[in-house]
Amino acid sequence: MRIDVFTIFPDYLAPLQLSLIGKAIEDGLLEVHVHDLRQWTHDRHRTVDDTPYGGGAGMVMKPEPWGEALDALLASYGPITDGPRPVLLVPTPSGRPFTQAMADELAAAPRIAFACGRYEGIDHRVIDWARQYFDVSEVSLGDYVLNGGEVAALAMIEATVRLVPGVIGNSLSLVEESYSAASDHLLEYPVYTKPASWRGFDVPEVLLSGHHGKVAQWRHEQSVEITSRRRPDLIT
Ligand SMILES: COc1cc(COC(=O)c2cn[nH]c2)cc(-c2cccnc2)c1
Repeated sequence: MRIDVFTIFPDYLAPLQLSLIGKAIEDGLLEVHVHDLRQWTHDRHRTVDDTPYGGGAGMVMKPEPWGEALDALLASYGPITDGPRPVLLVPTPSGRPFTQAMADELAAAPRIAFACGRYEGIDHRVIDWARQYFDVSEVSLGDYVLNGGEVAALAMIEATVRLVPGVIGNSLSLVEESYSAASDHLLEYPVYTKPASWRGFDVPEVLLSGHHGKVAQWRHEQSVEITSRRRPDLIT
C-alpha cells in the first residue's frame, strides 16, 4: 500500500516511521510519502492561507497550492485509467465518522492520500474540483476540533494499515477486536496476565480454569455488559 499525506507540518507524520508501521515500510509492505504543501507555493512567504470570504475569525487555506499539489498527486498515478478513482481523505470535524468498517475498506485500497487542513479549513472549491478526479471523503475522527488534520490522519492511517496482511504479526489478534464483525461489534472484554494475584486483586477464576468454553462464555458476557453500559448505540 502507498500512502501520500499533504500537510504544512510534515514532521507531524514522523511517528509513522516508528514501530510496526516503520517495520512494514522496511519490509516493503507500505510506502509513506509525506509532502509539504508549501512546495506548491510560489511567493516569497510561501503563503498557504488567506482571510475568509464572508468575514469571520481565522484564516482559510488557499485553493491554488492544493490544486497544484493534487495535480502532482494525480500525475503520480500515471495515465487516468477507467478503474476506481484514487482515494483522497480529508480529515475534518464536519466529516462522516471514521469507523472500523471504513478502515476495513481502506485496507484493501492500493493507494490512499490524505489532505491535512489547518486554520479554519480548506477553500471548499478544492473539494469540489477534486471530486472530478478523486474519490473524495471528508472524514471525522470524532466530535471535537483539532488544530489540523495531521493527528486525525495518523490515527486513520494506523487503524487502516494494521489491517493490511503482514503488517501485524499475529493476525489472530485482529479477529476478536472491538468493533469488528467477528466480535459482533461489541467492545472488548477485560484482559489479564501474570501474576494471578497483584496488590490484593485476583484474576477472575474462570480464566485460570483452562476451560475454553467457559472462558469464551465469560468473555462474551463481559463484552455485552461493557457495551450495553458504555455504548448502548452499538447494541443492535
Ligand atoms: C479540513 O478542514 C478542517 C480540518 C480540521 C482538522 O481536523 C479536525 O479538527 C478533526 C478531524 N476529525 N475530527 C476533528 C479542523 C478544521 C476546523 C474547523 C472549524 C474550526 N477550526 C478548525 C477544519
